[in-house]
Amino acid sequence: MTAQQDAPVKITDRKIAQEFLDKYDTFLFDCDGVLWLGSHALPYTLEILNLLKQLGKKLIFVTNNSTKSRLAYTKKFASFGIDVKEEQIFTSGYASAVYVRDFLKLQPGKDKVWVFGESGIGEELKLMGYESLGGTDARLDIPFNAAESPFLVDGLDKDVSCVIAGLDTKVNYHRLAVTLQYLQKDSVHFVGTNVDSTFPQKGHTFPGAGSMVESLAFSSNRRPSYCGKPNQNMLNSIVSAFDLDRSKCCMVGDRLNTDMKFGVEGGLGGTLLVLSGIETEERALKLSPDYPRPKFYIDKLGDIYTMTK
Ligand SMILES: O=C(O)COP(=O)(O)O
Ligand SMILES: [Mg+2]
Repeated sequence: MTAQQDAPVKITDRKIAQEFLDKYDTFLFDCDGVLWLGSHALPYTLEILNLLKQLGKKLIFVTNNSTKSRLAYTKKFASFGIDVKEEQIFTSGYASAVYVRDFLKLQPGKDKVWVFGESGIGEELKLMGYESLGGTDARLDIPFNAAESPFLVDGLDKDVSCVIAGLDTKVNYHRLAVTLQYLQKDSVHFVGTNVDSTFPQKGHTFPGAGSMVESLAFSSNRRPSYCGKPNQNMLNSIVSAFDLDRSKCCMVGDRLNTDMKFGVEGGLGGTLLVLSGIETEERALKLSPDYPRPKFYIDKLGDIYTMTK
């Protein structure tokens, strides 16, 4: 039986919270559902991050949210009063761009990428020298008409050799229809940023990237290569970038099949599930073939701050 098959420990008091903090020197934080819900920071997010910094812990942020680039995330952190450097942030949009560069080995200046998603994907591609099409192009906001869509009447771009699909809050038939045209070409690679079926916001759970990527997978009858958590390529690049000792790292997240799986499959020393986003206590405790159980769980991250104060 692995450690994660043991019953998860709920952090309920100062003593357990202190023991938890002492075990790890690096914390990998998921963002949506852990630090904030949309533009609302969860209680004591700033305080707990500052406390960890004071304790000399290394903080790394690993989000499956591809809507913003790493640079844009530094601004979001700053808006909450949190100073985070671009190097500390990993997004599924960035992981997808790394996959295009290092695994698919697409050539900047020659190969182009069709994006179904928001600005966080195209901006990361641009930094690596790739031209992207689609994405936030305002012409995709126009209701679809096959006879008038410039993306169809001008013909598909022959240099597009990859589709990257992620969360798009402007999802519409025009975007789905044109993306499918590219996916119908066997020579075009199909990359999905992340598999998350849902997306936690304040007071609501909305459709996540996976719901959109799987719609494209269904219509094209193809499977995407998903690059975000729990894909271990993302963790491997983080571990080597910071030269981390996995046994001293703890993954903190709000979803079992992405965040907890990422940490457990990556052999990290610990996993902490917070119940402020997607999951419930009942699911955290249940044994399932689909996802591992966390080592620790807590109602919300900020409780560690209030318990140890
Ligand atoms: O955008 C998502 O689907 C989830 O993002 P997260 O990994 O920060 O929770
Ligand atoms: Mg999350």
